Amino acid sequence: MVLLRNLGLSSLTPSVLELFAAQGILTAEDFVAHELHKVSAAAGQRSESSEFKEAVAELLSYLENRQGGWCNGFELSQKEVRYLPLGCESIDNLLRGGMQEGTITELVGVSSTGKTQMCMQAAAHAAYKLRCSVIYIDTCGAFSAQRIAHMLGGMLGSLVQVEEQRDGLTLAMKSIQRRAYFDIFSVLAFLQDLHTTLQACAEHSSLRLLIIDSISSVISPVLGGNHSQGHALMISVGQILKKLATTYKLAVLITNHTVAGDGGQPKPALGGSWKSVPHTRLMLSHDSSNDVYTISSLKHTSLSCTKQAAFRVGRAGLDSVVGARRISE
Ligand SMILES: Nc1ncnc2c1ncn2[C@@H]1O[C@H](COP(=O)(O)OP(=O)(O)OP(=O)(O)O)[C@@H](O)[C@H]1O
Repeated sequence: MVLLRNLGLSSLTPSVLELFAAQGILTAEDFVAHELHKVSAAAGQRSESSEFKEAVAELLSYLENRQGGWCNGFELSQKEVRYLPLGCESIDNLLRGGMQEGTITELVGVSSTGKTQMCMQAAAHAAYKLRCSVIYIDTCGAFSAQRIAHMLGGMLGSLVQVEEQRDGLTLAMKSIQRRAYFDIFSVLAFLQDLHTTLQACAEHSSLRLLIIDSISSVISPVLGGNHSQGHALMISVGQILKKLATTYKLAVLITNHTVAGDGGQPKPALGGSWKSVPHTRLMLSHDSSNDVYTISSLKHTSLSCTKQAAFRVGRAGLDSVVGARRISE
């Protein structure tokens, strides 16, 4: 709860604050919850009405800057939704085009279900096919430049000239910036620095994809036990990731491990507080009998939870498995 008088806005003079208080508005939350036309009508009958209007305008612009802008339904419907494909047909079809820019996509799965392979595939495809920059935060040492090079090799195969292939590979590899951080403090500090950097030069930045593999490796160790600040740190990471995604229209891809849920079934780790952070949650599994990986939606704004896609992990990246079993359309 932020008291209006503590916001430090010049237009919130004692008489204006008194006017707000008379309407039961003491905090920024009270202001947002009240119907503006009723408050303005009440203020219009007072001598300070012009002072009051100025305060309302300043307050609205303050809140807009802090909250990322107000949007009505019409404006929202006009906004173009952009997707960042992963370059694996079955997964891109499942996601209606790929990872949605401006949102956080979380891959959940037990060990060896293809989370890291999917992250590297997304990085290689974004860097080469979409010619954009990628930041890859590696918290468990799973990133492999050689593996990315193999994946790029598969994508470059269509280029006839050897020099063209070499230049394409070099350019794409240079567009993927890998950072290795093994604790939550370093990750948080890096994300905050990234926010500051983008604030200064977002329009010149070609960054479209931010990957963290894995987020749970750095959060889990600070939850519970002697770490009284662990929960707050987790929330801070979630907030900065959301801010980066929405403000700079980044596709944010993170991975999370699983814990045993009801009946021993795997469920996403990090608990209920983290659940609201990713906009999309995808569960991965692996069938070792036919070496097929399956991906299904646990949470998506416009996708049925019963849809699935299948793929195989090959030398040159992820290959679609066509005709995968679908529980229901
Ligand atoms: N070059 C490759 N060719 C074919 N399969 C590969 C290749 N590299 C890795 N794999 C397979 O991909 C599978 C998935 O590995 P991946 O590292 O993506 O799992 P993960 O879900 O990230 O696991 P963890 O949670 O333990 O990090 C592995 O079982 C491995 O057999």
